[in-house]
Amino acid sequence: MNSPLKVAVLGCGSVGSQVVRLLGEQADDLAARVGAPVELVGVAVRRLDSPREVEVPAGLLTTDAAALVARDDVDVVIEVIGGIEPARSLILSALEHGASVVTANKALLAEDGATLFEAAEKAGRDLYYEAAVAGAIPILRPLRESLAGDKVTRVLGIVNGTTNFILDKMDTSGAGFGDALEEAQALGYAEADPTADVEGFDAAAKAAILASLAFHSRVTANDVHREGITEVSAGDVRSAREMDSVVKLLAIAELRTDDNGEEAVSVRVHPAMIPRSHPLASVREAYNAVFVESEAAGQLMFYGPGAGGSPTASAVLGDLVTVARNHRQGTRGVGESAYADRAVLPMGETRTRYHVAIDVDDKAGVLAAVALAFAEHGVSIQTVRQEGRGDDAQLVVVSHEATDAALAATVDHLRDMDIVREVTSVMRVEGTEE
Ligand SMILES: NC(=O)C1=CN([C@@H]2O[C@H](COP(=O)(O)OP(=O)(O)OC[C@H]3O[C@@H](n4cnc5c(N)ncnc54)[C@H](OP(=O)(O)O)[C@@H]3O)[C@@H](O)[C@H]2O)C=CC1
Ligand SMILES: N[C@@H](CC=O)C(=O)O
Repeated sequence: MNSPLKVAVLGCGSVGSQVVRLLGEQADDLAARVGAPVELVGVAVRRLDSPREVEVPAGLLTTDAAALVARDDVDVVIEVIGGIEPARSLILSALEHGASVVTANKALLAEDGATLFEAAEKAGRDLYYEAAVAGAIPILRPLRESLAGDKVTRVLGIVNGTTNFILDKMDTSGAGFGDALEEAQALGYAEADPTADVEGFDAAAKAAILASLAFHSRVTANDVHREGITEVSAGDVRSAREMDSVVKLLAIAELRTDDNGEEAVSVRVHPAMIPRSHPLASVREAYNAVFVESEAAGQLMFYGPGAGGSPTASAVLGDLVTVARNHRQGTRGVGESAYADRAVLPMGETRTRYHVAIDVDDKAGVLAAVALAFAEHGVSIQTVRQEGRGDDAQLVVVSHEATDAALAATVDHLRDMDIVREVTSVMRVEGTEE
């Protein structure tokens, strides 16, 4: 047998604990696949006395992550701490000291991936990160490798398990936002700071990574239009149900043409109503699904567990085996594409349909006045219905496709109208226009 491949794990929380467990339980299989035993040589944590879901072999726990990654004998470092620092410095140090790196850290990759990729290139080492997007679902490797000969035009999906879990509970069991979030946290789906999930930062980071690989462009988290689910009310979920739809937090990345006829990229994350007949509507709990549309292949769908320690550890170990094989053979895997210089389109130019709920005075001519306001901004109405009477009168409008800028102007206009008491909900609508 070849000499052992030495692995250090940074972080032993939801994901790290499952990585450590699987490294122990699957040691024989991993050795057979890699062609050498995989030896865990250290596990860095913040506090030695934090409760753990796994028993870490004696003597391996340390709070000195910097010393662990600087060891000359470590071949692969698995970073599952999360966040920007110290994760970035630790990864850079690991590469400088000759280790390859596997990480699940989408926040860091989407903020400063370029620095990490350049460091890996300079060091001649691998940097793999399949677990950073959509948990266990193999999606980054298909984009980077399998579809490298095709032209991807659109990526659309549910890429955050926590928010999908919350929206699903609100829809199916009428659970409140707070209770559903607590359950998602207890199940290990949420980020250390769940604001990252519910405000859409996590999905935006994943959207940036997907867009970068799909369009061979450099897209960062800052380029992504982001809206989370904190503004989604029980009323919105009910409204969606009445339209035989559900509310989902979607990540959408598109290759478009700008005003100068140049290819440009549009990337956004926001809640949207989708018809129950749409395949994404049946994505329940913390599952994720990603549609990829490309010129030659057509439409592909990737589906599976999008969060949680064990599913994510599966993706981490998949990368570990690849990196370990490369290491043994003295080669590197596929690096990042040469980047095309594509502009990122502003959200105002994005075209979608909208669902708008408006509390109005219940008097003659209201409907015509509201319809006129939409028309003045070039937003054409697909359906409109009145709900309630008297003080409860509400108009529910679904528009045809319009630009975000036109819709924003329409909503401002509505808010200025005397007959409008309140615009209670504005939500995008995705899926087939009927
Ligand atoms: N949870 C999930 O479903 C998924 C998570 N990810 C990503 O995986 C990564 C880890 O997530 P998750 O396991 O949920 O996070 P947790 O918060 O559960 O675990 C973080 C771990 O990092 C350790 N840690 C924190 N700061 C330091 C530090 N300065 N030095 C050393 N160790 C430190 C903590 O130590 P201690 O235990 O002592 O507190 C803990 O063990 C993140 O990048 C996340 O985005 C990706 C896909 C899915
Ligand atoms: N917090 C994330 C974890 C996986 O990436 C999520 O809920 O999807």
